[in-house]
Amino acid sequence: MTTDVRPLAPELWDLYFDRLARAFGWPASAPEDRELWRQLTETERSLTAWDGEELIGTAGAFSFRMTVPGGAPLAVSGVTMVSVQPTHRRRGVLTAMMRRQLDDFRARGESVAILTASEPAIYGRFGYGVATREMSGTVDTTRVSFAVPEEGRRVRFRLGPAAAALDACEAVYAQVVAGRPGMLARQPGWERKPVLDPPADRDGATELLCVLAELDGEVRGYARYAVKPQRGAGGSESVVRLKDLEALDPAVGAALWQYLADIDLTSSVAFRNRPADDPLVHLVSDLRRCRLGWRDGLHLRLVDVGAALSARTYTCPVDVVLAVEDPFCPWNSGAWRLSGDAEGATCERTTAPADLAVPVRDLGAAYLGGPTLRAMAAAGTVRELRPGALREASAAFHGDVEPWLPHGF
Ligand SMILES: CC(=O)SCCNC(=O)CCNC(=O)[C@H](O)C(C)(C)COP(=O)(O)OP(=O)(O)OC[C@H]1O[C@@H](n2cnc3c(N)ncnc32)[C@H](O)[C@@H]1OP(=O)(O)O
Repeated sequence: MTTDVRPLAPELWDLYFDRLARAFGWPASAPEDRELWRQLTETERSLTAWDGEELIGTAGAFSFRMTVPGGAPLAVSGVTMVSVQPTHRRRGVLTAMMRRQLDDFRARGESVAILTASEPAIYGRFGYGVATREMSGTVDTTRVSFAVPEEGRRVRFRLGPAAAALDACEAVYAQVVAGRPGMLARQPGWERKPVLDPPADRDGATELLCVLAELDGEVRGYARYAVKPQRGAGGSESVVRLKDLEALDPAVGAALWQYLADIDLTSSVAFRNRPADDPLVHLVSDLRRCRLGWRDGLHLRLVDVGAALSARTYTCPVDVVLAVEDPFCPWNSGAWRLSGDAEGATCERTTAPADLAVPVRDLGAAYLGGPTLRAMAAAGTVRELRPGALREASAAFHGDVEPWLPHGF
């Protein structure tokens, strides 16, 4: 079979979205959901794959700006809406679309591509590494208390529908983005995604609520949540489903957790995506009753190794030659000399002997300062070629803030 990959014609958007939904096995989308995706789609960056007259594959990309360690927000490609029809799977259609996408990203001068995966096993072969983790958990709030600092007792709360508090939340969010690698500056329209709350998707829970946390009259944090009644549990076992929580001060964050734990007639707070270094783990009286788990978050690929590694800073001085292995994007393969520190960096081609051999996938995983090169060396994928180079590079790449993205796309 020959696969014809071409850009999405704008008038075919409904077909594109219907084929995507069918490949994912989604039930019919709520109209507001569909409209939002229509508006967010960057048609000129969306690809379609065809078998003759039949649309058999979809793959989109968003133009995001992502926080990277120490650097200015970086223009990145956000890969999305990837699907192949069940009739045409395992014949290389995805591979053809990935090939075209990465060539396009390179031509656009975007040095990094990111995605959140439906299944983590799909994207490693295309050079994506797992750069962030998402922490999930269910806190037994009948047994767990929170250590709220004194200042947190001055926090005042205001509660209402999430959509009504959007502007206040966005003002807080905008201040949080720069402090954590992996976060995306909000593009127009994206602020509506976290408050999209079609009744059909509530699964028996309340509407999405937002509690604003004010300190000295100023909104300094928020939590968006719904309450899911537990049927037949005597009326006091409902679950607080936390969607997101952001705070500009430690005391405000702690006060928000305590607020969630104290909601009457509920006995737990459940969340699916918090950073792995969430202060929660230091606030709770009993970590074992939080039932924490982790999963892969952002998958990241270096499209242009030299430009990407020059665009971030490094925790300590580093001067190493990396032998990059990248069979899918061979323009990255070969030796690169990375010199940098906390002020900036350069990464250029070199003929010098290599200090470390690194698959591009591992370089992507380490890029935001989360997983360490040392851990990957322990797994045997990164190889030290000059004694001492691993310690130097691993310490330089690693950051003191866990990279994280609070939402999918
Ligand atoms: C960013 C996002 O949008 S993530 C969303 C991804 N989409 C989905 O999960 C929707 C449902 N699934 C699908 O649409 C398809 O099965 C896809 C897109 C995952 C794969 O498409 P295909 O055209 O079948 O992939 P293709 O034939 O190019 O396979 C390439 C390789 O990936 C492997 N692969 C494909 N899908 C998977 C998977 N789900 N898990 C593990 N490996 C996979 C194939 O076995 C193949 O390996 P090989 O080269 O060693 O033989």
